[in-house]
Amino acid sequence: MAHVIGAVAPFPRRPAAHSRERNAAPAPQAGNLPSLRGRPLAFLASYVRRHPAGHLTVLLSVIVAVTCSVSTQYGMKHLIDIVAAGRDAAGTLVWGAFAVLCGLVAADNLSWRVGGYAAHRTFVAVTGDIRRDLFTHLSGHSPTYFAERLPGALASRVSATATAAFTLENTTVWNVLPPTIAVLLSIAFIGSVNLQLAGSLLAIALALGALVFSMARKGAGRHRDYAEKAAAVDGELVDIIGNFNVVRAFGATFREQARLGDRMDAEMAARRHSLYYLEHLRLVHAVLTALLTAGAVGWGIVLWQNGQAQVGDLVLITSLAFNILHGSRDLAVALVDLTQHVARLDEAISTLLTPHDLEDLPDAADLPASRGEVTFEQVRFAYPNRSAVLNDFNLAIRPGERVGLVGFSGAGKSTVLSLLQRFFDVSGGRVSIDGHDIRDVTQASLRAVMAVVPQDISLFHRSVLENIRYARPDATEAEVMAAAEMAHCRDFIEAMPEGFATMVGDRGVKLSGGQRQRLAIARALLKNAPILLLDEATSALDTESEQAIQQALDRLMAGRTVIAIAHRLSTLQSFDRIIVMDQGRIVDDGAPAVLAVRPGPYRDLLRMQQMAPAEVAVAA
Ligand SMILES: Nc1ncnc2c1ncn2[C@@H]1O[C@H](COP(=O)(O)OP(=O)(O)OP(=O)(O)O)[C@@H](O)[C@H]1O
Repeated sequence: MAHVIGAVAPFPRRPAAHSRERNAAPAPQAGNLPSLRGRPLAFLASYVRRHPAGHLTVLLSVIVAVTCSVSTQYGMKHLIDIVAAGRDAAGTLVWGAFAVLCGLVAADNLSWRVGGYAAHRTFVAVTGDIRRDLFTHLSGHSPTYFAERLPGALASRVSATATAAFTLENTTVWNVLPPTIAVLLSIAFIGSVNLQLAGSLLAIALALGALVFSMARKGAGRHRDYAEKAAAVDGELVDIIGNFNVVRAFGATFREQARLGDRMDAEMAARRHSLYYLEHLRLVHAVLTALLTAGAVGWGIVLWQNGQAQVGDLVLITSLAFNILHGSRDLAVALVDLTQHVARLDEAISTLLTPHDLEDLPDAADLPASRGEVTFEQVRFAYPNRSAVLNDFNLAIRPGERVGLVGFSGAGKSTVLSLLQRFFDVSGGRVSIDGHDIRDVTQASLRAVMAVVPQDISLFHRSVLENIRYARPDATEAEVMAAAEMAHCRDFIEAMPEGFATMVGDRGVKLSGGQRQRLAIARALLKNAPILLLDEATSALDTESEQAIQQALDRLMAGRTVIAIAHRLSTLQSFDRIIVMDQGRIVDDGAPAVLAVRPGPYRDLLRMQQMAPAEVAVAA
């Protein structure tokens, strides 16, 4: 076992763990995300600015492509005018006009492709940035934030934000910009024939745009409502799938189908409302643009009849009028789609970008290598919208002391551990480690001095090796094996089909409760932190493995400050001190052997567990 102890070295611990975490801290760009909450376009613009060259290339390519495309019609008019002048007059000019036309067609097609490649590269990079930043921001939220929201709904909003941004960029570049430029250029070319006609068309097109835009804005509420309902359905789905065992155990499959069916009906109704509104908008626009085009062509014919326009001019006006009709119809469709995606983006970021409850102070320093002294002074704490859990709570734990926290359910034991890890901020008093208020140090350095073996062991759907190594990603395989051996899990791991490479299933479902707990102990061993928090660490173990685990825990606890919550008092017999809590207060405090024989809450608890005080005293 010597190599084992050597592999999981006692103090001083390596500072690498929290410096690594610090490296993974929010990127500077992600830092100001909450200020963009409720401003979807500013949010998107901040990502556009991160890739200026890519976006500029796309923009220029589209402008060149559309200009060439519209100019093709002018080139056509030019060719017709030359041809119409007769063979003699045209001479070699006709080939010049032909060359210009071919050049325009080639430039038009080539520019689209350049824009296409640049857009794929740039827009995909934006979606990556968005997902990364949102995840970074999400990971800084407090447990309260997650307690109030469904994980599936959050995950779906991260994807929805990236998808909405991707669609917005694509729609803008391929569906908004080209028709806008085409309409404006078409009007400009018509201006070369008749300024009055061009001016009227411009005024009508602008009025039309304003009308469509204001109508589109009015529909934003419907699109947002749909986005909210879609995220809620995703959240419910993940919640139900994650709890399928419970659903089956309670024969609730039909109930859940009906419940989800209701939510989906509501979502579909919201989606229909959102889409119908878009269709109304398109209808209004279609009627108006048809009238506009007919008016422009009619005007062209009148000009030709009056001898104010040539045949080529009439061809130009007619083809440009259709350009305007199609262009502004495409523009309207794209604009109304845009409003839908902007609403989705807005909904998603307003949930995800709420400011963090718990931020490091700007001048927060790293907690120095800890001796493991823990102090709660006059601590007051209440969960949001709940009455106080702790009131003037005082507790001083010396470095290396082993303290057992016991008491009835709901007494506040887990809350004490949560406050020490700064999952919540105290509302009064202070919690300190080695005299440092934990609010003054970085959260990464604070969590680096603690190893936790929780009651509900969370494992990732990854291999056993990766799950144990999670505590210290730079640990060698030998160190992981050694920790596994110390936690008495090597035998069962090696008996599994793929040994340490075995996947543990969603949240570790392929393992027994005791096996999960032993893996968590191995993880804590590997972390090798000076403060150890045990929350019912032996609750799921059978009697046989309990002995072995007790030995492993004893090794794990050696030289560390330990705070352990336990319902079975027998597991705390070797501890230095027992704290009995009741309704957020300490009602008994002392060595187990002393408390066991002294009349008081601890002895009462012992009796309730039918354990003779003498037995405890002897064991201690
Ligand atoms: N996230 C939370 N939000 C709101 N209230 C909470 C939350 N967590 C715990 N509580 C409440 O705080 C009180 C103390 O809970 P806590 O989990 O600290 O007790 P405990 O002594 O650890 O109980 P147990 O032994 O059953 O785990 C309880 O009334 C509980 O309902």
